[in-house]
Amino acid sequence: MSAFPSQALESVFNKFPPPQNPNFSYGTAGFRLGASKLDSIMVAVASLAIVRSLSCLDETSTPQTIGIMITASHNPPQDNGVKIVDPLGDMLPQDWEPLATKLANCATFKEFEKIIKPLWTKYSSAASSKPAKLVIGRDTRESGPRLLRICTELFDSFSDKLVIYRNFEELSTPELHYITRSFNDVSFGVPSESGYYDKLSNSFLRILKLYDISPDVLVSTTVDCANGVGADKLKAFLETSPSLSSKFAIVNSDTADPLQLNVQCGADFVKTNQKLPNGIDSDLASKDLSLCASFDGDADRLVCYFCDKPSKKFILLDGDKIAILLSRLISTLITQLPENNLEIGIVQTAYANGASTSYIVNKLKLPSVCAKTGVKHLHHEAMKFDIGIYFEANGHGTVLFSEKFTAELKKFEGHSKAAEVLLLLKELINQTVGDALSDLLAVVASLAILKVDAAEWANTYHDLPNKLSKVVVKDRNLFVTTDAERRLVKPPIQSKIDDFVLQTKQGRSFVRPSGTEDAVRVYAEAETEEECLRLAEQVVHLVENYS
Ligand SMILES: CC(=O)N[C@H]1[C@@H](OP(=O)(O)O)O[C@H](CO)[C@@H](O)[C@@H]1O
Ligand SMILES: [Mg+2]
Repeated sequence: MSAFPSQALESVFNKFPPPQNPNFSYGTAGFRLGASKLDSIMVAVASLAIVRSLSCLDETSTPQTIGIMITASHNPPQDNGVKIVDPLGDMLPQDWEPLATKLANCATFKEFEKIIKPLWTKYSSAASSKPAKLVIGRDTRESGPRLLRICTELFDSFSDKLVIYRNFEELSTPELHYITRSFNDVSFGVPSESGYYDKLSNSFLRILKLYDISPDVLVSTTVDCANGVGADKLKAFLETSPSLSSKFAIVNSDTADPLQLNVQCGADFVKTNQKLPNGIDSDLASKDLSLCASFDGDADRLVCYFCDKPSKKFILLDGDKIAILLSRLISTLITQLPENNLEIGIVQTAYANGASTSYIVNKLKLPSVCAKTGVKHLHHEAMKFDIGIYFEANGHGTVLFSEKFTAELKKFEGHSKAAEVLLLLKELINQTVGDALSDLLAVVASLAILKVDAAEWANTYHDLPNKLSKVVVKDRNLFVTTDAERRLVKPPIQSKIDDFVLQTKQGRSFVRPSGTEDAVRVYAEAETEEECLRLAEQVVHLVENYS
């Protein structure tokens, strides 16, 4: 058995020492904070990723490939973050998160070794000392290359072949998830960026062909890429799919200036401020037969929007609207199958607009589940359905198709167009994680197939006025929630919130601690703008008085 590489690890650990009293936490999005504080965390994450790979053996007892993604998504340019991706492209299991936190909080190598060595030795022995396998990528942030090099320096420091890794440098988050899975599951795709682009464009163009839709008649889409990695990747995708290039115009694609990332643009800016990003004016946004879209900084979120022509009013098509559009297409296709007993379900969070949930339950008559915030929670719930559609209101989501779905539909292949399209949707829509590019293509295809334009899509239902506020408190851990984060257990202010809600027409409000920022979030919605603002103010006040 190969020995635990104590010396090599110790020397890299000491080169990037943790702060005096580290207090990091592997949260909803892995570790995410100011980039200058991440060096020691990279050592902890890279080491844990090795152990995770050694612990995930395939049927030949060979370690499976684990992903490491360096990104802070929609956060400001000076932040960065890192997360571990499991063999099937899903997130690190929750029961491993405390281990990541513990490792990151070791102040000395002695403490670090005490935790990592027994695990490394145990799993390495089960893997008959075969090397761990890793893939690594980063977004366009200035700190990305430096943080990535800390990982590769660690891997390269082992004299034995303890780790085999592939460094992809710049990737979008969904690409990294796709590539990780493809290394472990050849049927999923070719583990490269070109494999990813081919999978998307082939499935998209084949769907259009089944309906005799020429790419020329698709809605013309202007895509705000947040000056992030999505810009480079969308350009590369369009280069490999020339028949689509005239239908997508890219704005906010300045990745050369890292300080522009997410500034006045991107999915989070558009959703939070409910207004157009830099680079798209209301004339452009109100052009006939067109649509606007925004990716976030690592291209795993999508929101769409346009401006109403006469009034120039901004109209947002957020994650809720995307979920409903895709559900409409999928439900329609399911009803066209000769027979089936497939269960479709939609998973949202408490942030979903109440009008969208009513539409799902009352009009689409589909089961609706409310999960805790954070895609890992939604993903988990969506897996319980044969077709699980999940989206956070902020545009992060996807559609998961189960093995039962594939088995059932294969029966109809060759004699049911609907079955063929559904199977192609499984190829088009990223099965590992939310994916702005793949979701955008699915949206554009849905609009063409359903013969719906952006205005008609927006009119499916009307959002209740809503407001999301952030309250900075002394200790957000004092706020404890239950019922998928819709009710507070502590501090004792829930009954007061209930009273305010009861006094508000169609009122709804909840308070939860953020998993990614040192703050508490307050959400409020109501029948009118005025009532919504009043409810938000009342609840924010309550929270402020308790902190
Ligand atoms: C209200 C909101 O948008 N919350 C976001 C935000 O989580 P918080 O736990 O609310 O900070 O970041 C998460 C990671 O990107 C994302 O999954 C989630 O939807
Ligand atoms: Mg993101």
